Amino acid sequence: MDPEMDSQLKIGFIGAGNMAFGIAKGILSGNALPANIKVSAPSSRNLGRFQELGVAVTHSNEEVVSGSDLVFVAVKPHLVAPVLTEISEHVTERHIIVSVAAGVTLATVEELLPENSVAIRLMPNLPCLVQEGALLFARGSHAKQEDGALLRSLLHRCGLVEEGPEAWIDIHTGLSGSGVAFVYLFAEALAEGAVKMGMPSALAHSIASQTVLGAGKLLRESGKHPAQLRSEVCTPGGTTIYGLHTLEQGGLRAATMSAVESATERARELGRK
Ligand SMILES: NC(=O)C1=CN([C@@H]2O[C@H](COP(=O)(O)OP(=O)(O)OC[C@H]3O[C@@H](n4cnc5c(N)ncnc54)[C@H](OP(=O)(O)O)[C@@H]3O)[C@@H](O)[C@H]2O)C=CC1
Ligand SMILES: O=C(O)[C@@H]1CCC=N1
Repeated sequence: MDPEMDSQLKIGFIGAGNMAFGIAKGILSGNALPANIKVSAPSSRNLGRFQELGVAVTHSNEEVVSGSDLVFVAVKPHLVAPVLTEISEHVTERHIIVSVAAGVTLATVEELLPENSVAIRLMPNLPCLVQEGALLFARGSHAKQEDGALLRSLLHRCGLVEEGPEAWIDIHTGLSGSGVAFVYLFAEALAEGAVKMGMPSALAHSIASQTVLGAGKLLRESGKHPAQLRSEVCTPGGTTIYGLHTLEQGGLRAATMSAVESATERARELGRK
């Protein structure tokens, strides 16, 4: 989509929580204008930060739908059905409805909207806030390639945006939607290890976050397999291989694989409700 269109598109958010805010911030770092965005939530507690971005806010979901071309549904998964039921009569063929709710399937979304509605399922993650998100979307049965292209263009400043089959969305939820929290746990544990060895906490946390950032950036920019980079850090008989041995004994690799598996299974379970 050309930048001109990008800046004219009317964008709505139903739900003003952490993920809506992350996507809105990412979008606003591109061509979208705050004046073209409207957000709704039942209470005012999360609306102030949107207002600070210059975004219009309301308590009416209907108002968001009526004034938008593309609407992100960013409420908790169990609220998607009541919210879609509420807005359904205001959804027309001009709308693209993008659900970001974990687990909720395109079949469920399409069932709750008027026939032939354009629906897209998107799984973002919180680093959209700093334009380093990892986002995967799947198009519904009436969403055309150009609808996907429009969404991709809108989100391009949020981070990596990929399209795939719907079956991958739950996996991406475990890998990346939830995966960021797994990385935070690791970062916290790194810092706590340093505190245990006598480093002041603030310095340990600052170095742990820079370590995670640097490792991630090098991994992405080098294009190397993580095992290759890991071997480049390991001096034979040196410190790293001793630490890695301890992590393997503690089952970090298996625990991490199981964490992605459990989160994926949970997303699938949410989708069955
Ligand atoms: N957080 C994350 O990292 C990720 C979340 N997601 C998905 O995003 C969705 C939102 O999650 P998250 O942002 O964390 O949740 P939050 O709890 O932070 O936000 C939920 C928002 O929904 C609003 N809300 C509640 N009921 C309604 C309603 N009837 N109509 C309109 N808005 C309503 C809440 O209003 P109020 O402000 O009044 O409380 C709140 O603003 C979930 O489905 C989750 O699966 C996906 C990927 C990552
Ligand atoms: O925990 C959750 O259910 C949501 C989806 C992925 C990240 N947060």
